Amino acid sequence: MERLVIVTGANSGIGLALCERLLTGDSGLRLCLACRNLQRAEAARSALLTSHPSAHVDLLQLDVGSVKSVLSAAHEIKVRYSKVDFLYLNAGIMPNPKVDFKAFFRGLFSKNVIHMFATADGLLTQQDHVTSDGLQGVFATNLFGHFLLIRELEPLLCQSNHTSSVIWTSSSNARRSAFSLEDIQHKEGKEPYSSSKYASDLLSLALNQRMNRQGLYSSVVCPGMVMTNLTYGILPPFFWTLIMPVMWLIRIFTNTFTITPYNGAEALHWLFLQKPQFLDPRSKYHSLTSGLGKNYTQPQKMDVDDSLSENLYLELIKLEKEIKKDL
Ligand SMILES: NC(=O)C1=CN([C@@H]2O[C@H](COP(=O)(O)OP(=O)(O)OC[C@H]3O[C@@H](n4cnc5c(N)ncnc54)[C@H](OP(=O)(O)O)[C@@H]3O)[C@@H](O)[C@H]2O)C=CC1
Ligand SMILES: CC(C)=CCC[C@@H](C)[C@H]1CC[C@H]2C3=C(CC[C@]12C)[C@@]1(C)CCC(=O)[C@@H](C)[C@@H]1CC3
Repeated sequence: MERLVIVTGANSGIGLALCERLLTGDSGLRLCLACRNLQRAEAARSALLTSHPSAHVDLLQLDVGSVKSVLSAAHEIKVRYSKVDFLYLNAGIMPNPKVDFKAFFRGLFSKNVIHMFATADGLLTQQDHVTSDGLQGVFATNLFGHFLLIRELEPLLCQSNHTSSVIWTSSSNARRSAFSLEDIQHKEGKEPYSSSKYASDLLSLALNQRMNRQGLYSSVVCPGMVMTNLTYGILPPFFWTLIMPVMWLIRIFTNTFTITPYNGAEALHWLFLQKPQFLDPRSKYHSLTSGLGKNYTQPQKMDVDDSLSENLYLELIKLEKEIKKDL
């Protein structure tokens, strides 16, 4: 039977590269590109059909940062399809990023230089915004919209004699110290991206604890440092052009510089090929590329614990109730 794969944020970067790779590897699947901008989604679909003319590629309008849009997209999915096999929660933003160059140069001459290039720990801050639902934008987009989507799609994800996978595009920039249970939306701090990605790691664990019995499995991925619209937004384009040779050089020292969206999608694609029951719910699956350009996937234990993840889940349920009451 045809397998249904939904990818959020599928019109560019890692999401689009994943779609290409999925279609190349498996002609018997149906892809659903869930994107906020239908024009960009149509362009992505055309590109995919150019390389895979007989592929089944559907479009769905979904702005994960808007509660109304998530609810109506979930309704549309339930009308169109009878089950969901893979749900890639990939859409993400890092608005108004600022690089702390002082910290960068300090890091450059310290023993933590590789770690700094792999995670950008302490290098990046962002200025967040508030959505029309009254939520912090990064939290709403990177985490809460996706959480709501899973909740709404439970009947299609959890079916008897069927396993489904939800796969979060997290990041090695996820950091426990950027997250607080008292401020899950990160209203107070300046690292909403780190916080939202750490929250997705926690939520994935909670989903596994609660939903595995019903056939739903959740995994988290870090695509590495990939040149996409997101990274091009961090520094001016001319800077990236200038330092591109340096980026390839850095790859010799750290396999986390995957650089191309194709390489970045490695772990997302690898997970598609695995039996979800055999995956480790406490590991993040990293896309890695060696100095010679060889792609591979490696699990790394996450800094997560059961009680924090369960408490986050309960906070999200509480917020879901509040938000739905006001609709
Ligand atoms: N690039 C990197 O180095 C890394 C990226 N990641 C993560 O990878 C994921 C993909 O990002 P990447 O490919 O790099 O960057 P891109 O900006 O190319 O892709 C992001 C995708 O998310 C979509 N998107 C953003 N906001 C929304 C929204 N509200 N509703 C629906 N779709 C939305 C974008 O759509 P639109 O085109 O309309 O803006 C776009 O399709 C993100 O979650 C990011 O955090 C993680 C680690 C490293
Ligand atoms: C390469 C040179 C000479 C300078 C660039 C410095 C930074 C702009 C760069 C260093 C590490 C990078 C990085 C990311 C963005 C750009 C850097 C901070 C990410 C934060 C992008 C998004 C992610 O989720 C992370 C996994 C990336 C980690 C590394």
